[in-house]
Amino acid sequence: MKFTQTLWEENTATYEQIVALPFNQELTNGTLDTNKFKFYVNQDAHYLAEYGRALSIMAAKSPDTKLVLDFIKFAEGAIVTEQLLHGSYFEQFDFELSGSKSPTCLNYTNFLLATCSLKSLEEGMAALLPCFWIYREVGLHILGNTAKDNPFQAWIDTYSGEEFADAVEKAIAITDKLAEEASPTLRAKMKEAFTMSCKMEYLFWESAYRQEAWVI
Ligand SMILES: Cc1ncc(C[n+]2csc(CCO)c2C)c(N)n1
Repeated sequence: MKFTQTLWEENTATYEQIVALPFNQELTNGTLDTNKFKFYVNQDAHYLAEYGRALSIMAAKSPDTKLVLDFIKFAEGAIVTEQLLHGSYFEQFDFELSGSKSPTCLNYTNFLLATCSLKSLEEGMAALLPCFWIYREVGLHILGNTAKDNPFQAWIDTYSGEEFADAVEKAIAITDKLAEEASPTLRAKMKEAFTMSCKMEYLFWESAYRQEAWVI
């Protein structure tokens, strides 16, 4: 069995809990409170900027130019493509990027930046993978169950589309290749990083639903 298949199977319970979250249920049937969606988009814009930085660190650390290019393209995707999507929401729902990161957004982005900077390339890749993989699965799940005239259709189309699926496959393939050449100890660390990011993905949606604020 492929290493990434094991990663996914060990975290399916988290994925299932993500799909079952009220945020995603209401995104699917189009009833999500627009203030909750705006909160999410705003935090996600903060998230993407840091995610792009984390990918750029991975590019700089990559041992060969092919991998450098792969990470540069991912970083471009995170910054350019995803910000286009957010830009369209700022327009559709008439709001602007504002405020600072929520506690959960800060926690997740710092985890990614610290892992990609201070740990191995393998652990960095494993930490970055749930972002791709979970979004594809959630996107496809929502597409299969969505209501007609859903106001969040652009979001659904982005993450259930073919272009995105190709990027996800590439990220999975890179992870498997790195795992093949890694020691059992390093593979165990990759699993730990993947599991942590899966949990952070859950918390990101959960915290958007309750529009998480700083208690102090
Ligand atoms: C919290 C959060 N997690 C994952 C994604 C999805 N995503 C963000 S960047 C990127 C890679 C290149 O496009 C992907 C798949 C998101 N938007 N927000």
